[in-house]
Amino acid sequence: MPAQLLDGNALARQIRSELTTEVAEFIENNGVVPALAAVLVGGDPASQVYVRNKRRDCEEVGINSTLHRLPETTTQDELLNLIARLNRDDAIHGILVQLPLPPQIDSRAILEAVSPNKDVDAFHPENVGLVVQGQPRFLPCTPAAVQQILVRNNVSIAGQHVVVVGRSDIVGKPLAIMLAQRGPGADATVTLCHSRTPDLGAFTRQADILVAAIGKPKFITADMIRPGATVIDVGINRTDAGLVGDVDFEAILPVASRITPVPGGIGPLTRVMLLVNTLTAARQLEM
Ligand SMILES: Nc1nc(=O)c2c([nH]1)NC[C@@H]1CN(c3ccc(C(=O)N[C@@H](CCC(=O)O)C(=O)O)cc3)C=[N+]21
Ligand SMILES: [Mg+2]
Repeated sequence: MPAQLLDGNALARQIRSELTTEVAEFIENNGVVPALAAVLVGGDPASQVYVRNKRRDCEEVGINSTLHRLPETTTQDELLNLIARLNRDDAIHGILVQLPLPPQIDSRAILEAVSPNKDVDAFHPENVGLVVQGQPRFLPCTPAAVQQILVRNNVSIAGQHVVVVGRSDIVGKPLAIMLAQRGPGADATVTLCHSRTPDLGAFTRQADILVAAIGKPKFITADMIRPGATVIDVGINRTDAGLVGDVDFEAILPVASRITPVPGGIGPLTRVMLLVNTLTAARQLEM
């Protein structure tokens, strides 16, 4: 039997419909519409697509979204000024500064300038620290998407061996910490592998749940999968053949028990987590 598809589009649709109700209730109780400000510097085509989809998602659930487009030549001070204005704006609950930023801008300084209370990406050091301590204000969107696709498909996590490949600050590192945390949707035994891990396959073949977050098309091959494993593909690689994940989907399909597709897997759910965090931010700021 081929692996079961873990359908991120369907789950994203379901969670958006739950959020539509919650947002309407929030508006009724508070007389305020949750609002997300996205900041896009320069014209990276992938970022344009992402921001466009995100705005459509906001509209669907009743969240206000504003887009601040700045030229590729924007200076660090200009961007810091915009962030300071958005931090002070009581009508804005969430702020997202789309990455990557142009080279003249120090990304770290920008992420630290976003008010931690409006930091719906959970990139600010205070929010990273709270996640590590198991007291999250916001969960980082892609790691939260991975956790939710497992939980909502009744894939057991507690006591399972999760092998995460990729140690980025945005995905691999926080995900490893979240799944090793005490409590529901977690309690996993986690191995965090990366580009300097020797004999990667020896680790991945031990995984009950394998998460690929490397950023290299079809990097994870069928021989690296334990038969019956659950495979979560976080990769979004734009190739001549279209969008391709970090796993060799076709070859792994007959080996795994469950697998996420690309597109239609973790990507749309990542966007939903941004909506969840924006509503959380609005609740925390308005109550
Ligand atoms: N501050 C910041 N926060 C981010 O969360 C962030 C970012 N910067 N910079 C770029 C990356 C990338 N990212 C994606 C999210 C969803 C899809 C997504 O929805 N993908 C669709 C396909 C979309 C398409 O067709 O291009 C899918 O997988 O089905 C893709 C990429 C968020 N990122
Ligand atoms: Mg990503």
